[in-house]
Amino acid sequence: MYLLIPAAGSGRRMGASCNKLLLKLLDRSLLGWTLASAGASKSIIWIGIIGQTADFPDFKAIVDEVSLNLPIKFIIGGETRQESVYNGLQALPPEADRVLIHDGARCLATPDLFDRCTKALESVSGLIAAIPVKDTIKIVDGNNFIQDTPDRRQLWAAQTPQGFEVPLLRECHEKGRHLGWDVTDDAALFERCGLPVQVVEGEETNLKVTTPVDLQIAEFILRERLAIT
Ligand SMILES: Nc1ccn([C@@H]2O[C@H](COP(=O)(O)OP(=O)(O)OP(=O)(O)O)[C@@H](O)[C@H]2O)c(=O)n1
Ligand SMILES: C[C@](O)(CO)[C@H](O)COP(=O)(O)O
Repeated sequence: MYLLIPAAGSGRRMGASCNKLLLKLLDRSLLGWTLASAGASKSIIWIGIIGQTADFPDFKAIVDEVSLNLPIKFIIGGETRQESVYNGLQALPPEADRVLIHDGARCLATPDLFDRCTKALESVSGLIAAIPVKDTIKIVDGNNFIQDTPDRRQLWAAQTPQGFEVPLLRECHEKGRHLGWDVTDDAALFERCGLPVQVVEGEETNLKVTTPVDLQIAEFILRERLAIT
C-alpha cells in the first residue's frame, strides 16, 4: 500500500517554535514514531512525506534515524492540510491505485491499524479509521445556546489512516478546489461527492497530538506500551 503522510503543518495550537512533528516524545520525534509504525506494518510499500521545504533537512535526518527499508519521497506541502494532500496525490507513483493518508501528528497509530486499513481497502473505494464518541455531543449556536443533542450511537470521531482509490480521490480533490470546498479530512471530499466511505474501527490511543497536553498523554501511552517506568 502507498502511504501519504501530511506533515506540513505549523503546530499553531501546540504553541511550539517549530513544526510540532519535530518535537520529541521520549527519545524520538513525533514524525519518527509515525514513520517507525508505518515502516513496521506489513502492508506499506512506499511512503510520501508531505512537508514544508524548510523542514526537509530535519525530516531527512529523522528518516535516516528510523532507517526504513522502503522508498521515501519528500513532497512539498501547501497552506492547508487539504492542499498538502492534493500535492501528495500528484506525487504518487503512476502505479499507485489505492492510497492511505495518515497524519504525521497521529504518531501512536499501530502497525496493525495500517494493516487493517490496507486489508479493508481491498473491498471498498473509501474508508476511514474512526472510534465511537464517548461524550454526549451538543450542537451549540453562536450565542452558546444548545440547539440539539444528536444521538450518540451515530457519532464517530474521525481519525487517520483514511484510504481511497486514487483516481476517485483525485477527482474529489479537483472538484473541491473548483467549488471552493474547505474540509479538514479527505473523507469529507468523498462524502460531498456522494461517494461511500466505510468506517474501520480505529484506536482509542490513536490521538492527534495537537496541544501541549496531548504530548503528555502520548508520552504516558508510549511508556505503558514500551513498559518504561
Ligand atoms: N498545511 C498543512 C497543515 C497541516 N498538515 C498536517 O496535517 C496533520 C493534521 O493537522 P494538525 O494536527 O492540525 O497540524 P497543524 O496544522 O500543524 O496544527 P495547527 O492546526 O495547530 O496549526 C498534521 O500532521 C499536519 O502536519 C499539512 O500537512 N499541511
Ligand atoms: C484528518 C483528521 O486527523 C481526522 O480527525 C483531522 O480532521 C485533521 O484536521 P485538523 O483540523 O488538522 O485537526
